[in-house]
Amino acid sequence: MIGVILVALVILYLTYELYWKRRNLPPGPTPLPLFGNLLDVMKNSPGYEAFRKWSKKYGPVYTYWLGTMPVVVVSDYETLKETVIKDGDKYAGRWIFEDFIKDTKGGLFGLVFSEGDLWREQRRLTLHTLRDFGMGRNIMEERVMVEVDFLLEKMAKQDDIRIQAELDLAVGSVINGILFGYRFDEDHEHEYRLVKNSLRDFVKAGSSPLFTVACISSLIRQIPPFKGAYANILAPNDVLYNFIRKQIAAKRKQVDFDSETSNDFVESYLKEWERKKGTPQGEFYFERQLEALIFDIWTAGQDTTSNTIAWTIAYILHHPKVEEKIHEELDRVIKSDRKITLADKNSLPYVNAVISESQRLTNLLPLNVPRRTTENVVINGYKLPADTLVVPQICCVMYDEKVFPDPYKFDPSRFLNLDGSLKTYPELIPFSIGKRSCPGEGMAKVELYLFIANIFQRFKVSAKKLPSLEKELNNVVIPKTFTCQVESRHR
Ligand code: HEM
Repeated sequence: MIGVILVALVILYLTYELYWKRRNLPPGPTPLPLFGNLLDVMKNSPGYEAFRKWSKKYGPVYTYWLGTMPVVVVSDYETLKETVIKDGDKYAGRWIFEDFIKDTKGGLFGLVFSEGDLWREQRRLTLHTLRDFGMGRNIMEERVMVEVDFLLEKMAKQDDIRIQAELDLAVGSVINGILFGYRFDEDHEHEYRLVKNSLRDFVKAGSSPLFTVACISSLIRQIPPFKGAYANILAPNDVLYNFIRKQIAAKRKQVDFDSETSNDFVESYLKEWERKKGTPQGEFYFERQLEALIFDIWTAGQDTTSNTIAWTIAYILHHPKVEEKIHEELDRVIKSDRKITLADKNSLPYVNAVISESQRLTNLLPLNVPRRTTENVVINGYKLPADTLVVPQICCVMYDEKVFPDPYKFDPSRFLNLDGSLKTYPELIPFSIGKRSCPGEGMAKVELYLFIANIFQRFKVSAKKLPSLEKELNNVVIPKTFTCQVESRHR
């Protein structure tokens, strides 16, 4: 009797797992209990090939399981255009591990994981503030150039440069300057180490599949090893929030609310908060929201940008001919040893092509952040209800061999027209597309261009040992540590 009941239970369980829970979703790979398809992604680290293999098997739209959560993957540009671009608002919700966001942010606050009117208002303010830093007196360019200068001086003095550590510090200083108005100089470097180490631990803990599974259920979270995986992220989170709270408190004491201009993001935010008091949007301005917003800008802006610059240098080191061509263009167009500025950007198509190709090949987020449908939608004939998770799988678009033949090859000439001008592709979407695309795109592009152009304007860069190009599965792909050497090009 017990045997019959057991067999019936197994049949029931398998029917549920293999058929019932998947019956209304686009077909896709069979998920394992608890882990879904995460192990397949890990086996194909950093994940691109798992998604590309499934796209070939199931077409551009299919379902994969992030632990026990189904996510509908959209993996080609045409379908993304018809969905997240054309019907942007319907795809503007966010996938949320609600307990985790509440445990770390105090509520569904910030920008990355907030939704609805709060998200709309805070995103508007963020875009507006970051854009204003680029207008008139170009504060964004000024801040980046200060860090470019410090970096170049440091590089000139070292024999073996651990370039990633230097880039991390430079990019961290740009963000801190934009947010709080000061850079990590010698007096503040200890703060940077604290933030950077906590960020590293936070990202490492967040990249573990055990953590993903732990987020899904409060019950599972009580059981080792899921319990430990979840706890690992809370300590660095606290350190980061303590740093942010201290900065906001200090800023609050200095703000001149009568002055029209603001020197940094927090000052701008505090003034907007004052202006919005008593208006319907006023409810979206509060302390925990400001803290969470700063946290999101810090965490989303640091590793993304510094690692993209590091990958670009790594690819160039592997392709000395590319470096020669960069130097040839800089010598022909700039004709001197002066610093490169944003005003030169349109005159340097080859430098721009190298950056575009590096962003494409770096393909920084093998698993993009899923969105939530806010209404019923139809994707390629599949009717999906509101609250379905959908991910624009940008890594498949940027490795689509129909658009970018031989997609794993580093070839900046793809981004050049026959007349040598810069060629653009709508499929180059490292910052994603639609309503949830990256609000830091403008800032990141200024950094990528000014750091890369000025490093190669000043130096010939080489490496005694070429960097490894192996990528590990992480929130973003990070190159293994490498060192390089530089030689001044101008005496
Ligand atoms: C090379 C650098 C960067 C890359 C490749 C990048 C890429 C991305 C991607 C792919 C997303 C997810 C979009 C989606 O939902 O489909 C995103 C979101 C986001 N990024 Fe970036 N990013 C970069 C730099 C930055 C910087 C410098 C900042 C800070 C100013 C930033 C802030 C954010 C925020 C706040 C979000 C969440 C937006 C929302 O949910 O509304 N990112 N980024």
